[in-house]
Amino acid sequence: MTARIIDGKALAESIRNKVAAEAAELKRSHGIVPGLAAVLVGENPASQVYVRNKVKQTTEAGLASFEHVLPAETTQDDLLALVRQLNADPKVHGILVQLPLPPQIDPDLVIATIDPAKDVDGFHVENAGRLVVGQESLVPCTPQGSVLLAKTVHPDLTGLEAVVLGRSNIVGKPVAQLLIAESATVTVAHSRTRDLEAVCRRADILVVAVGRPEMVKGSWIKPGATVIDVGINRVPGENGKSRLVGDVDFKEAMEVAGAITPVPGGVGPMTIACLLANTLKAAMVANGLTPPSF
Ligand SMILES: Nc1nc2c(c(=O)[nH]1)N[C@@H](CN(C=O)c1ccc(C(=O)N[C@@H](CCC(=O)O)C(=O)O)cc1)CN2
Ligand SMILES: [Mg+2]
Repeated sequence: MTARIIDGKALAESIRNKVAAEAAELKRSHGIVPGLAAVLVGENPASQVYVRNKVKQTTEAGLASFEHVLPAETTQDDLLALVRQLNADPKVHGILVQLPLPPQIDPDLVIATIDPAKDVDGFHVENAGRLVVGQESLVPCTPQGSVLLAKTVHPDLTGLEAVVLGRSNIVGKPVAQLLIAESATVTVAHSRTRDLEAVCRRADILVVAVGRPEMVKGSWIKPGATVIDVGINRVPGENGKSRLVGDVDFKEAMEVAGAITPVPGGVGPMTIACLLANTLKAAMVANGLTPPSF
């Protein structure tokens, strides 16, 4: 068997196109331009690339972009002051502070300071709590993208066995909540899970977010399963160059799975597309309008 490759780039592009069309209509009908503030502290090269891509895709979708680049030695107080300023700015509907942050800054405190209505990363405890109890919220982008990709294979997830490998606050836990909301039967597995391979082999939908290059082997996958690989790991490649791999051994998984997301080109592009969708949603909700679903 050779798995179908789930095209995250294509789905991300269609979401961005829908955001752009909805934003154009919002501007025409109400004169509102959704605004996204992106805050980068320090010079982490990967973070610089992600923020650059966020700014580019924000403007390409016709949204307003406000970029704030701060030096690595920025104090926590100065960053919190900027967040409060953005909270108060009516042109800013969404705020994201790129992670990771330098060690002198407590990310939990920064996230807690963002107005939950502008928390387009969906990391604030108010949004996390709303997701758990099934109330309307801003949903974290990578989890949202992961579930949208799974739904391209299984439009109805009702009753399917889903295993989420990884229990982080920003991916594993919210993915599990979204899958529960879709009526899947969800198991959250992690490094302490007994007989991890056998647990993974139960899954019709296997979502892997552990941050360990190619940890999940073909033998861990149920034949025909849908595999969503959230990992993005840079490993040494040929000729001294590096290459990106996921948390799943793609070559082995291709032989067993029914469908799989590639790395790159799977979940990654969905993260920024869902960020734009959340910014549109935040702007519409702030103005008493009903946002579209994606
Ligand atoms: N405030 C946030 N910080 C971080 C988040 C986040 O959602 N909010 N997620 C990651 C980084 N990230 C977005 O910020 C992100 C990661 C990867 C991609 C992506 O498109 N990846 C490509 C490959 C890119 C490459 O060549 O390196 C892919 O998978 O195809 C987009 C966004 C941590 N921080
Ligand atoms: Mg873990």
